[in-house]
Amino acid sequence: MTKHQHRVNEVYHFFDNKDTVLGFRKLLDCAMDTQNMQIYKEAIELTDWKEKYPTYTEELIEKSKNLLQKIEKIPVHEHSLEKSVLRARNILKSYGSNRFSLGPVSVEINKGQVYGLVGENGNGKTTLLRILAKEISFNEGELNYSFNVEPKDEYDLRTKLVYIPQRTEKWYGSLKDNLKFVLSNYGVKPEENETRTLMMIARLGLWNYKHLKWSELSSGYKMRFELARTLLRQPEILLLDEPLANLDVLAQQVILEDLKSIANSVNNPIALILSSQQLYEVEKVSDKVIFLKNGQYKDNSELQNAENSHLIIEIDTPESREKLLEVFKDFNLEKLNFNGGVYVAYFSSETEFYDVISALGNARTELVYIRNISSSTRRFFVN
Ligand SMILES: Nc1ncnc2c1ncn2[C@@H]1O[C@H](COP(=O)(O)OP(=O)(O)OP(=O)(O)O)[C@@H](O)[C@H]1O
Repeated sequence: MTKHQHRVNEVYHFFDNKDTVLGFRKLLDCAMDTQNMQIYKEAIELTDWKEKYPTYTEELIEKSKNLLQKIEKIPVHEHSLEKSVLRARNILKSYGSNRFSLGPVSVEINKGQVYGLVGENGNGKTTLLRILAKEISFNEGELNYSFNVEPKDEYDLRTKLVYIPQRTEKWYGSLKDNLKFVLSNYGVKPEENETRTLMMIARLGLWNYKHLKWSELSSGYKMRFELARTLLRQPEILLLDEPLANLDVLAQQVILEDLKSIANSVNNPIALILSSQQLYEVEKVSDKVIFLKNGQYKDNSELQNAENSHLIIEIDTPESREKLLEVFKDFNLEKLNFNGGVYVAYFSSETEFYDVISALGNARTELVYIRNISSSTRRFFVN
């Protein structure tokens, strides 16, 4: 089965289960993969209809499946994902009087992959992203890219390698006009420009905001606009600095799911690295999680090593340490740390998470939250 067919089947599955919210966004992804302007127009029309009649679920499912039948007949060129598009080896960077130094950092990423970059404030995330984006220099190491076609000049490079900072600049006029301006700079003809722009607006959930100005958009929608503007240029590497900042939890999950899906495009996959403070949300969509502490690099691949096979559990409870120690007395508990707010319990590797949960339940322990963080980068934060 081709990847296109696979993505199409996934969308059928969503609609068969009446799960239209994520299903519709994935339908638009499949539509975009066709690069077929007729399909784009139908997808745009359907988006407009959906926004006008938000409660007509049955009709939406039927119309979406009809469109999907047309989409699946269109052959989609599958981009090879084998080669890495960015390779950084032993990058070292220090600022001026050596107050802060980053590295050595080695990273390699292929198109279609998503990497999360996490760490506390001031640990070098922005610095690393800007180095990878060629926005700032580094002192030692090697940085190589292999784009589809070697960039002709700086402008061309900036199309393929895009960094979106945390705070973006103000723009004037309507959201839609600004997006159309991007494509007109690339010489796209007016009719195609309108279609591609509206398709991107639909895909990024900006349909009801397309006539608004910068000052009328919330920060979450400003970020969506920046993404739309960038994606119209079809980048190969996308580096996002804190795209989840200022978003509520639901909006964070939605944008991450969108980013993952967009990065996984069949004919135009993107290598995506995003920094964030939202560790758990980012972990869910990331192929690799990079953790920076005082500029030092770690990633979650080392959590799979045998010597790291402890069971580590984060527990938020109003109960006392004594009560927890009593509950865990028959387990091989190595240590129980209190991090101000939550406990972190370290058990030997043969302990099972479900047994610990049962013991807590049997002792009628009041629990606010419990999470197995054994293979989460969260371990690096709590250690
Ligand atoms: N241009 C600069 N000159 C000197 N020091 C800098 C410069 N930019 C950043 N730093 C220092 O480098 C360190 C890392 O900063 P950086 O912005 O990369 O961290 P970060 O992890 O992105 O932080 P945050 O999450 O707060 O954005 C900080 O100590 C910062 O003060």
